[in-house]
Amino acid sequence: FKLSCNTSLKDIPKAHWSVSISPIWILWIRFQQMENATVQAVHMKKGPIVRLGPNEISINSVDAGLRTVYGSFEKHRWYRSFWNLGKPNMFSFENFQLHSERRRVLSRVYSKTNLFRSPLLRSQNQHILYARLKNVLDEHAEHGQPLEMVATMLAVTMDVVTAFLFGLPNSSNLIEDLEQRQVRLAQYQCRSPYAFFEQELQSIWKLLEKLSLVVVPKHVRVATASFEHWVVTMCEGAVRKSSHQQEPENSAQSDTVVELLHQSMDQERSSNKAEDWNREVASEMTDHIIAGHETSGIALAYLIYELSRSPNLQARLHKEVKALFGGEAAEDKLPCFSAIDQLPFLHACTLEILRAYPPIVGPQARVTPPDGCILGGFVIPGGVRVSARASCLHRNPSVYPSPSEFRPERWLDSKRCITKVSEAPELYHYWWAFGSGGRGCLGNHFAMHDIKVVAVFLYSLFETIVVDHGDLNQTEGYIGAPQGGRLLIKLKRRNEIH
Ligand code: HEM
Repeated sequence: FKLSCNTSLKDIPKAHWSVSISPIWILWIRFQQMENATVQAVHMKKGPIVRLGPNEISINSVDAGLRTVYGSFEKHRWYRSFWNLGKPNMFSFENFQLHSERRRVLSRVYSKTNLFRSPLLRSQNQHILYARLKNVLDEHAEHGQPLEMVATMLAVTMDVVTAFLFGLPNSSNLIEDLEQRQVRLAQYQCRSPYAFFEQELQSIWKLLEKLSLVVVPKHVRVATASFEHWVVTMCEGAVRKSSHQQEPENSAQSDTVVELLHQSMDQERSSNKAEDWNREVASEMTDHIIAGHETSGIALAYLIYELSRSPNLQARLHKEVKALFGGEAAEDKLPCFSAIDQLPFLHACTLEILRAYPPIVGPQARVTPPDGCILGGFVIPGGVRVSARASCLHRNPSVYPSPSEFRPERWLDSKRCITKVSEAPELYHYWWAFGSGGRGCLGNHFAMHDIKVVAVFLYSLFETIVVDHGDLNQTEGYIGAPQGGRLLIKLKRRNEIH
């Protein structure tokens, strides 16, 4: 239908007196990295739909139209900053058709059925956890030396995701290679202070670039190019390897994600120059690496923190995990993936950590359709930037009492985990860690599995205790990492496991 009446944003409660005439207020808030907390406070005071700028609104309720916005609205141009190697990818496609073709191909690979049946993923997880991580943890436990868990978890998730994308022989080993870890994580992280200019001031940014006026320092450009080159090398290794390199254990499924993408796009490749196509594949893979390592790594670091400071919760998880091993040694074999997935307390802890500390904490920007729409009872014109944030939705005290506390019990009903949305609709409708709709997270099953499998491994073998940490409040941008970036954990072996 067409909303032909005079639509305008003037009736929507304003976040600041200036927002109807200028975007300066919201730009300034974003520049200072105060957006999520500020917008949440505004919602608490002024309701579920608020105006942030002349052409921008924020929504914070399912009833204000969350499903409408994320059901079909297109992504805002803000996502252009996620191009890699000068090429777009699924995450940054604004074009509906390009996006849906790519999503169709990749959804199969990341489906729960495929992941749980994949002998390749199983052997990779097994190798990364028991042949790499266990040595590092054992050594720290033996010498009573605390281990810094933020970088360690980012290393684990990087190794897991690159192994899945490129095969273990072509992937990273940031768990053991500390020098590589430092280099790669720094190359990736040094970009974030400059994201504001590229995302929010695109026209000025382009003009400055045309005039060769540099906003991003040379060392950051060099670091980005080096990170991208690293991904290209892994892509090439994976495509070359196919027949002669072997995964550590017998692997029936031999295709890595990068190979599947190449195969699926043969037709497209014939109309594209091969070099262009290779860059597009590398752009897609860079995005999965970024999406796949940082988010899950952050979630794991927070999970370890919360369980380490709550011995009761940790003991409960240990008990549940121990039973999963059925009296067998927890030393060297991962239990079946679907059994891990069905552990009620672990599931509750995973949902709750992603609620209390959503790794994608910031606004997921969309644009209202050309004919406008109705949101929260307001008639909204076309072309308006509209966003919701997990950080705000997850802090609704009427849905999640004491929202800032980590309370896995809220997902449990006596001993069972509430997994059916119909049993607790509000709890699930407001849980938005992976976004929703056609542009919601592609890797959600992979991420849930990644977090759970690492937790099962860790809490079957070790007890964790907090020694020290930096500021653990989440950063206020799009990704919410621990601000201080430091979590020192003491590890103790649980020799009584079986
Ligand atoms: C705890 C871990 C993760 C969280 C919390 C998370 C969260 C999200 C969210 C909220 C979105 C929507 C973002 C937006 O529209 O602004 C998204 C999209 C996406 N995620 Fe994840 N993600 C996680 C892990 C992963 C992993 C492991 C992968 C793949 C390896 C992945 C790949 C993607 C991709 C490709 C998209 C874009 C989907 C599209 O545009 O159709 N994510 N993720």
